[in-house]
Amino acid sequence: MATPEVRTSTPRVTEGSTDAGTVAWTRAQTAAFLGPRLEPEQLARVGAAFEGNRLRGAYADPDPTPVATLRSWDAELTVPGGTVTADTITGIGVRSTHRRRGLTDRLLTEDLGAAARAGAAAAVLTSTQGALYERWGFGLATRTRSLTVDTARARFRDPVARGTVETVDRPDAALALARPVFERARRRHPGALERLASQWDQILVGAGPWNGFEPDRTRQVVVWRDDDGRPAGYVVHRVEEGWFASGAATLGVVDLQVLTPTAYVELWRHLCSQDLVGTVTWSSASADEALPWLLTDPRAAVVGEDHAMLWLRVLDVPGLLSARRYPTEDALVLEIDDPLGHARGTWRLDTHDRIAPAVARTGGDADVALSVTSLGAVVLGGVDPRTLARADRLAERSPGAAGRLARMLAAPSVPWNGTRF
Ligand SMILES: CC(=O)SCCNC(=O)CCNC(=O)[C@H](O)C(C)(C)COP(=O)(O)OP(=O)(O)OC[C@H]1O[C@@H](n2cnc3c(N)ncnc32)[C@H](O)[C@@H]1OP(=O)(O)O
Repeated sequence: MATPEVRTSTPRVTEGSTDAGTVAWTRAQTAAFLGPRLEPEQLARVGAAFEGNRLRGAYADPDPTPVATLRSWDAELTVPGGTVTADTITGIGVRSTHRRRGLTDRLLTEDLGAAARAGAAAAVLTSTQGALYERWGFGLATRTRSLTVDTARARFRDPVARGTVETVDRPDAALALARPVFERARRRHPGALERLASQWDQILVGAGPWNGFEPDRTRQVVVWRDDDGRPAGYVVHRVEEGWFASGAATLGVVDLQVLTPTAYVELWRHLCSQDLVGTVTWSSASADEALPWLLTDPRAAVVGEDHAMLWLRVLDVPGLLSARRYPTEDALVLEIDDPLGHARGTWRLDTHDRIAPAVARTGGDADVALSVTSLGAVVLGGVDPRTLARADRLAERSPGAAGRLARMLAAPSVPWNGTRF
């Protein structure tokens, strides 16, 4: 069998219809993920959903439908104290008849190479599987934790509600209120990503190619305004289990973003005071949610399972390390191993200038040796380098260097990306 050829395209929409190549690409990607077979009128909409994205495919000519797919786009990624451009990757899917022949390897290696040449500091993805992406240099950079609240038990330590809550029915009105809040909130969370228009559709309406553009009609958007009437937080929730059978529904939080601690308290107070609701769950909460501490009985909120969220692959060492800020003034030499070459080398990171940290290649002796995968895991401050040293994933070459690196990389808040993509 001939080796499939890798090609890249961008979606084109003419008079409301999507080009045939994008339609074929989408069919292949949906099938690889066991998604629904889309009808022609649904396929006509995918071009708009993928607007501006890069669609890579491996094609066994003359079949116009690719045997493997990968979709990527550039998004701003928050790092401690700044942002970088990240190649954001999703939709890696291989036809069931063509797996384990290196097609993902080819698509991903090409995509990472193109992103590095275009100047992206890193690549990011979320994964269906835990054992897959380390081989391409992705390290687990952010995690989420599930949160489940028994609303009958949840009493707030501060019983007095402040500000106002407002439900917003129309998705365009919800977007106009939620997006400015999110744009400010995401810059406070290392690991958070800028969102595409199609991701907002997914969050606010629950519709996209993955479900045949069928809206989730139980979704509601609630905005909290401060005493001056300014929106300072919002929550999007959906019904996960109806109230008909038990009299007590389960609400699922889809997205919750706040700009102030008060907005956080009041949105949770609202969620926990709904008639017909017995439980509120959030599977993509941050690892450091304050909710249990707000309640008279902290056990009314059960902090549950921890999930892998964002995998990060460093492409440009100076680009990424000099974009973030550091809480300590120090200098360390890092020896980075990278089979794909993008991050490989010995680098001196000097944080004595708090505003402009310096990163340069050096011939000096390394203090710490680590793979690009381990660098991806530690660079946002989500895991302590000493933990990786204990796991033999990072080597300390000068005494105490892993601890110094831990103090250098500590983040102002726990890395969190609440948006799966
Ligand atoms: C970011 C995202 O899009 S996450 C979504 C991933 N996609 C899916 O889960 C959809 C269903 N699965 C698939 O389409 C495919 O099986 C994929 C994408 C997981 C793998 O694609 P393939 O083309 O078979 O992978 P490829 O042949 O390039 O394998 C590369 C390496 O990964 C390994 N690998 C492939 N799949 C897996 C797996 N599921 N678990 C562990 N290792 C795997 C291979 O053994 C190979 O390792 P090697 O280089 O040491 O031999």
